[in-house]
This record gives sequence, structure tokens and C-alpha cells, in this order.
Amino acid sequence: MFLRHHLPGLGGLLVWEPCHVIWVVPVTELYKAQTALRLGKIWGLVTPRGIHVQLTDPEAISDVLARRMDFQRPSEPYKILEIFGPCISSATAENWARHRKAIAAPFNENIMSFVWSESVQQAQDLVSSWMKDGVHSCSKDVRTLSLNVLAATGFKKSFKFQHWKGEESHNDSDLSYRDALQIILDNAILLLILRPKLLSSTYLPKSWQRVGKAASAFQTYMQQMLKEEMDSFDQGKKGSGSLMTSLVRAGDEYSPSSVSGNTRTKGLSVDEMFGNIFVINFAGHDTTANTLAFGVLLLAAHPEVQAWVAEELKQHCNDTTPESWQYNELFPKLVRCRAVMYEILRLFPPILTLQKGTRSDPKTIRTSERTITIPPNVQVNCFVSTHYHPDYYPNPHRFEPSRWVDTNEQFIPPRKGAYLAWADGGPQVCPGLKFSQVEFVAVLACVLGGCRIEAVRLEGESDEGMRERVMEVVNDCDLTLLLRMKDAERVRLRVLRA
Ligand code: HEM
Repeated sequence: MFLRHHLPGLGGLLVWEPCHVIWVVPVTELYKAQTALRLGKIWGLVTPRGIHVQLTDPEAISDVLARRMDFQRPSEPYKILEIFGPCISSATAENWARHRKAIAAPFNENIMSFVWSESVQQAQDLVSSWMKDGVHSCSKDVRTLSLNVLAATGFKKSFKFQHWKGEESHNDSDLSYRDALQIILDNAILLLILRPKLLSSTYLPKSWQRVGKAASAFQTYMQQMLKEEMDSFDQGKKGSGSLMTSLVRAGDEYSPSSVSGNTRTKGLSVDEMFGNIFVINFAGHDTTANTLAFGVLLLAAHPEVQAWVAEELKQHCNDTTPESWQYNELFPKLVRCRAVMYEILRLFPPILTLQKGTRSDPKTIRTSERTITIPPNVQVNCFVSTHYHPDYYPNPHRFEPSRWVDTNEQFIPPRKGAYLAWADGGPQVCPGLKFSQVEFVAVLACVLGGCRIEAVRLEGESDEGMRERVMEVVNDCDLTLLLRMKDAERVRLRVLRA
């Protein structure tokens, strides 16, 4: 029998086997399958606070993800996200479908086309600034790009890309929607803990008050957008096409039949719309920005992957300029670009575990070997350690995007339950899956369409030496809400015309 203790304060998992050594697995290593290889694809962690079952078995994971009501995602821990109102992440299992129906509305093909053209525009500006002024901070620049795409989609207005030049300029007198969003997302932890009202207090440091001010500006923007949408809705007009347009039109907000007693049965209340606009931005920003940052460094370390992607771009973009690229024609053809994203997220998924749990009844799960029974009130974690398991991915530690493409240049979809980057495989799949893919592919196509990313070599450094040095930086991660590189700027980069 194993006795295992979870010590959250240590940022790791202490696994203790009598007669064996005690070993501490850092959280950022925990997902890399060593524990599953050692203990098996399903193992349990028994703590004074409860029992946690860890799954690395794709059959078991698929079964759990498909049964949303049997294995419910805990909603309590996500209450903290309700800064502007209740949202999908904190909704109870019974309320979740209503939120999801409304939230799914903005993620339609019209918006994808907008995301594509906005990402192409932003990426072109990013590339020209990198060519002209050099790369000062790739992680900050891709963050700006991802924020601009999100803000443009939310507000239906483009924002000019400005690359990081080594200093931060603060002009907070008249915050734009984009700037307010940037301040609140950059300071999300502070905002989640102290809340906007407290942060507005004049007794707090100026930098904290700035976050409170941004939260209040963001709330005002949402109120204005709502008013405009309601006015155009009442006048039978189309609306601006922003996130708010879709949320307002997705449900029956105005209809009395959508509220029964104190319970809303359809659509979203005003607070819920605001809460969901925040959570869509919160969930969509760092996930995509971190993926882009990992991507830039991984590509710098793997010039052969850049050449492989460039081949595809040459074939399909045919020396045309990015402005002429049409989303519906080009996006489906850029299979290698999509494969690069899948491979980055296989190795560095931002969310390491999908938490589910049984309620007051025991539940059975079908695993690859047998059916097991999970007792009541047990947390069941679907673990991304499948991504590093050699049974599902040969040479799992290698960055090898070509594993996702067959000899006919068709995308090979991941095995069910073995790829969890977007929680794919059940109703709670990330609603931003396609949004993030469209953005990533557009950016990659713009960057590698005419340029190559290079890590500046140290004196006398070999190809292999450079790769090892860059990969050391890529693998040096921490977990601040999401998995991310600690310091991408340790690698100096340059962008050259191909
Ligand atoms: C590389 C990019 C992204 C990755 C890897 C990713 C991953 C995920 C994962 C794993 C979940 C499920 C979390 C859970 O159940 O605990 C999730 C949920 C969510 N994501 Fe994403 N995401 C990405 C981009 C986006 C984007 C661009 C948006 C919006 C613009 C977005 C919006 C959301 C929302 C609203 C949820 C909550 C859905 C729900 O509770 O049902 N995500 N995402």
C-alpha cells in the first residue's frame, strides 16, 4: 500500500512509499508521465482533505469527459472569477448549459473570419517591427498581439500593434477598452483577490489603484456596449457584431418566459453577460499568448520545422500578400501550421488537469482494462500526462509536429482521451478552440511566409548547442494559474528575411 501526501505549499507532490525513497515531483514536472509510468495509468492520492484519483488512461478519460453530470467540474473554486458577475466557469452543473448556449453564439464562422483578418494584420505589424527594430521581448510582443485580437473581437474595433521597446508608458487619463482590458488581465491575481471596489481605495498604492480604475473603466465600456446593443435590438438593427451583440441576441433576455420565479431558464442576465465577457477574455488571453511564446522559441530551436512549414506556405500562399489571404480558403489547407500548434500544446499545455468529481453516489468508469467504481465525493483528475506517455506518442519528449500529418498531407486527429489541451472530448470542450487555432495559424503563416526566426548564437556555438540552450529555457516553466516559461527573454532572437 502506498501512502501519499499532497503538500501544496511546496509546489510539488510528495509521494511516499514505505521501504522506498520519498520523492518530490515539482508540479511543473508532474504532467510529464513519470508518475503514471511508475505507478500506473490510474492511481489515487489519499489526503486528510479527500481522495483524488489521477487518470492517464485515455478510455477512462473519454468516459469521464463525456459524462458531464456524472463527473461534475467543481464550481466553488471558480466563484473567485465572478468579478463582474456570475459566469460559465462558476455556474453549477444545472446552470452551465444555459451559460454555454449563450457563450457558444459568438464563436461562429463570421467571428472566425474576423479573428483571421485581425490576426493577419497584427502579425504583419509584429513581423515588420521585429525586422526593423529587432526582438526585444518576444513574450511581451505576442501578449500584445493576442490581447489586440481579443479586444478587437470583443469591441469590434482594431487596435494598433506596438511592440515592446524596453519601457512601459502609462497614460491612464483616458483608458481605451483595450488598455483597460490589458491592465486587468495583467493584474488578474490582484484583482481576483482584492476585487475592484477595494482596489479603488485611495489608501492603496497607486499601482493598485490603477487596476481598480481599469476595472471600473472596463465595466463602463461593457455598460455602454450593452446600451448600444439594446438600442439597435429595439430598432430592429443588426448591432455592432461585437461579443456583446452575440450575447444579447443569444438568449431571451427581455422575455418574461426566460425567468421562472427567481430562476433564469434561458438567456443571460445583464450581470451574467458582464461576467462572461470577462471570463472569455480571461480564459482566452494567456492561454493563446503563452502558446505563441512557446512556439517562437521552439521554432527557433528547430529550424527544420520552420523549413517544413515554409514548404506548405509556399504551396498554398503562392507568393500572395497576407492581406489577400481568405480565412475560409486558406485556414483549412494550412495543416502543418495547425500541427505545430497541436505539438506545442502537447508538450506545454497551459492547463495541466481537468478537475471533475463524483457527488453523493459512486460512479463506474470504463478503463482500457476493466470497469472500476469511484466512491462518492472523490475528485477525479484527467491528467495531461497522456501527452507524454510513450504508449500514445512515440518519442514523447521530442518536438515533432509532423506526427500530426499523414503522407497525404491530412491532419491526424489525436486519439480520443489522449490529448487534453482544449479539454476536447466532451461538452465542456474549450469554446475558444477554433478561435485560438485560427489566430495561431494566421500568425505562424505571416511569420514564416517570408522570414525565419533565429536564436542569436553564442560564440562558437554549434547547432546542437544552440538547440540545447534554447530548450533549457523552454523547459524552465512555472505554474502561475497556467503553465508558462519563466523567462523567454534569456534567449536573444532575431528575425531574418527567408
Ligand atoms: C491555446 C489556447 C487555449 C487553450 C489551450 C484553452 C484551453 C481550455 C481548457 C483546457 C478549458 C477547460 C477548462 C476546464 O474545464 O477546467 C478551457 C475552457 C474555456 N476556454 Fe479555452 N483555451 C484556449 C483559448 C481560448 C480562447 C481564445 C477563448 C476565448 C476567446 C477561450 C475561452 C474559454 C472559456 C470561456 C472556457 C470555459 C468554458 C466552460 O466552462 O465551459 N479559450 N479552455
